[in-house]
Amino acid sequence: MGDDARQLVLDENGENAASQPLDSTTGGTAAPTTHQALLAWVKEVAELTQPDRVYWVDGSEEENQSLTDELVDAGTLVRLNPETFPNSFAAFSDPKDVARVEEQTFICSEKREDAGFTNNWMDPGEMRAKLNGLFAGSMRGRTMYVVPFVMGHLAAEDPKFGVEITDSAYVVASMRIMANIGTDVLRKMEELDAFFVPALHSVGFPLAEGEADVPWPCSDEKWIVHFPEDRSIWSYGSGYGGNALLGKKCYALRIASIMARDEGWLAEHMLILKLTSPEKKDYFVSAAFPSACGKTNLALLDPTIEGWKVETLGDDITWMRFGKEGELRAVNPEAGLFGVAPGTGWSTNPNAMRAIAKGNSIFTNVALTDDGGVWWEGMTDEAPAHLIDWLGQEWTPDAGRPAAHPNSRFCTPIDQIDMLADEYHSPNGVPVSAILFGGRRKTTVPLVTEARDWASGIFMGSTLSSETTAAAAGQVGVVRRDPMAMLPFMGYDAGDYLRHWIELSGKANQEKLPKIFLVNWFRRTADGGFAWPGFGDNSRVLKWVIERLEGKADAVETPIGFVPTGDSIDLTGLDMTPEDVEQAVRVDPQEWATELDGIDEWYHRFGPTLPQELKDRLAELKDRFATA
Ligand SMILES: Nc1nc2c(ncn2[C@@H]2O[C@H](COP(=O)(O)OP(=O)(O)OP(=O)(O)O)[C@@H](O)[C@H]2O)c(=O)[nH]1
Ligand SMILES: O=C([O-])CC(=O)C(=O)O
Ligand SMILES: [Mn+2]
Repeated sequence: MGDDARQLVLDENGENAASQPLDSTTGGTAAPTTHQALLAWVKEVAELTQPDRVYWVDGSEEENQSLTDELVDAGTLVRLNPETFPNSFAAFSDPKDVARVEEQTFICSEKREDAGFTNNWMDPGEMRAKLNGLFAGSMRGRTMYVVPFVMGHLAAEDPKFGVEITDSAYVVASMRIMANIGTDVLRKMEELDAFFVPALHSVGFPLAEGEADVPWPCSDEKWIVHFPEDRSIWSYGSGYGGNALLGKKCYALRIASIMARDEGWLAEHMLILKLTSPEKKDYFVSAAFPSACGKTNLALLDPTIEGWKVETLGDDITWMRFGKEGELRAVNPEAGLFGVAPGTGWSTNPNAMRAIAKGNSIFTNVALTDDGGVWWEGMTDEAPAHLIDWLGQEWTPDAGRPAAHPNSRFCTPIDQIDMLADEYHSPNGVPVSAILFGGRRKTTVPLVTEARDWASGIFMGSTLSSETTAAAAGQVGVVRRDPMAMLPFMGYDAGDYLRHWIELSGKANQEKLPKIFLVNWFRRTADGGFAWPGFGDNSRVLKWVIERLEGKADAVETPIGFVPTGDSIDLTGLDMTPEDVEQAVRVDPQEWATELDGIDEWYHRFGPTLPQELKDRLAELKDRFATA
C-alpha cells in the first residue's frame, strides 16, 4: 500500500492514532468500530503479536487493488495475462505448506472426551500458554489485517459473524473471494452488537528490523487450534487453504458444528445442487464427499442426458436446519470456490472453467504458461510444450513429474458460475430431497445404493470410507473411515455428532425426510479402469435417484440397500451395457466380509457415545449377509 493507504495504528484506547485523516468508510481518525468487544480483542492481539501497523479491511475494490499490487511487488503473487485471466493471480507456496495439516489440528475442549477420539486434543490452558508463546511478537515487521466477515447471509435471521486477524495479505485477498467481508459486515455487527468468532491467524514469520521478506512466509511449526467453549480459532504457521482461510473449514465446519449441536442445526461438508427434470420439476440434492473426492465437480455438473438441468448452490459446505413444515432446508455459507485444480478441465468441468475464465481468481501452486496463463494436469488433453512448474522450474511434458501440485487450487467468486441457482441468494435456503454420501473406493462400494430408510442412511454416513487424497498432508490412497466426510471437521465427539443427526431428524416431519444414497464414482474394473465414466455422466445416477424418489425406477434389493437394475440407469449415448452397470453396482459377499470387519473395528473405536440405533443397524446388516 502507498503512503495514503488506509492504515490505522491504534493507540492504547483502541483509537486510530494516525495523524492523517483517512478516507476509509471503516476508519477515519475515530475508532474504526463501536463494537467494544472487537476493539478490545484487536487491541489485545496487537499487543501480543506486535505488528508494525493495524489495518481494518473494508472489502472495497480499491483496497483489493492496492493489496494485490503490493503482493505482486512482494513476489507472493504473479499477475496473469489480463486478456485471458483478467484481475487474476498465481501464488506459489513454500513446498512444505501445500495442504491442511490434520496432525496439527486440535480441538481444545475443557474435557478431553468432548473432543472425541477422532480429534487431537490438548488441555486448553496448556494450549493457550503454548500459543501465547508462539504468537508473542509473531507479527513483528508486518501489517496486522482485521477482516470482519459473515458466513452465510448477512440478512439471515441469526447471521454468523467472524473476524479474522491475519498477518497475510494473501489470506485477506482470498477471504475476500470466499466470504462476505468488510464494512457492511462490520456495520451489521455493530448494529446487533453481535457475537463474532475471533479467528486469529499468523504465518509465524516475524521480520527483524530491515530483514527482507520471502514470497511465502510460513513456519515449520504449525498449529490449527479450536477452542469450543469460547468458539475461538488460533492458526499458526501456515498460509494455505483450510489452515489459513479461517472462515472455511475452521469456522464453517468445526466451530459451526459445535454451534449447530447447541442450537439444533447441522453444519456439513456437503455440496448443494438443484436438479430440474424434463417435466420441469425442481429437486435439491446435497452430497457429502471427503476432500478431493468430487464435490466441486458434482456441484458444477454438466448433464450428458437430454432434458435434465443442473444448477449450483454450493460446492463444499452446507448448513441445514429443519424448517417450519419439518423439511430440511440448506444454505451455502460461502461466497467462493476453493477448488482442486488438477482434473478440472474443459472436458470434465466446463462450468468451472468458464467461471475461472471470467477472472478475479487466485490460483495457488498451479503451473504458468509462456503466455501468462495457468495450467494443471487435466485442464487440457495435451500438456503445453513448455511451462514453469509450481516449484518455479522449467517443465516439459517429458519431465516425469506433475507441473501443478496435486492439491493446487483455484479460488474464484461463486457468482461467476453461469449455472448458479437463484436460490443461492435466499437466506431461507432450499428444501433437500436427497442426500448422497460418497467416497473414493476402488472396490466393494457400488456406484449407487439407496438406503432402506433414514436410520440406515445415517448408518451409511457413519461408516463412509475413502482413500486419502492430497488435500491433507500425509500418505495418499489409504482407506480410512470418514463419517459423513466430516472426519477432519467434527468439532466435537464423533458419537455425539452422530447422535445429534439422529435426534434432530427424529423431531422432523418423517414424511419429508430426504432419501439417503451411498455413491462411489471411483470403483475400478478388473482391468484397472474406472467402472463408471463419472463427471457429467453422474447426471445419469442423479436421474435414477430422482426416479427413486418418484417411485419410478427399478432397483434390486441387496443386504446393504437398493441398487439399480442394469437397465434402470439411462445409458443413452454411452458406450456401456446394462451388464457393465450390474458390475458397477455389484455387492460382492467376499469384499463385504472384509468391509464388515472394517466397520466393526471402526465402531469399536467410538466408545460409549456411539448411538445404539447405529449398532443395531450394523447387527442387522451382518444378519442380512449371513442369511443372503
Ligand atoms: N474418476 C472420477 N474422478 C472425479 C469425479 N469427480 C471428480 N473427480 C476428480 O476428483 C478430484 C477432486 O474433485 P473435486 O470435485 O475437486 O473434489 P472436492 O470434493 O470438491 O474436493 P475439496 O475441495 O478438497 O473438498 C479431481 O481431480 C477430479 O477430477 C468423477 O466423477 N470420476
Ligand atoms: O481446506 C482446504 O485446504 C481445501 C479444502 O477444501 C479441503 O481440503 O477440503
Ligand atoms: Mn471442492
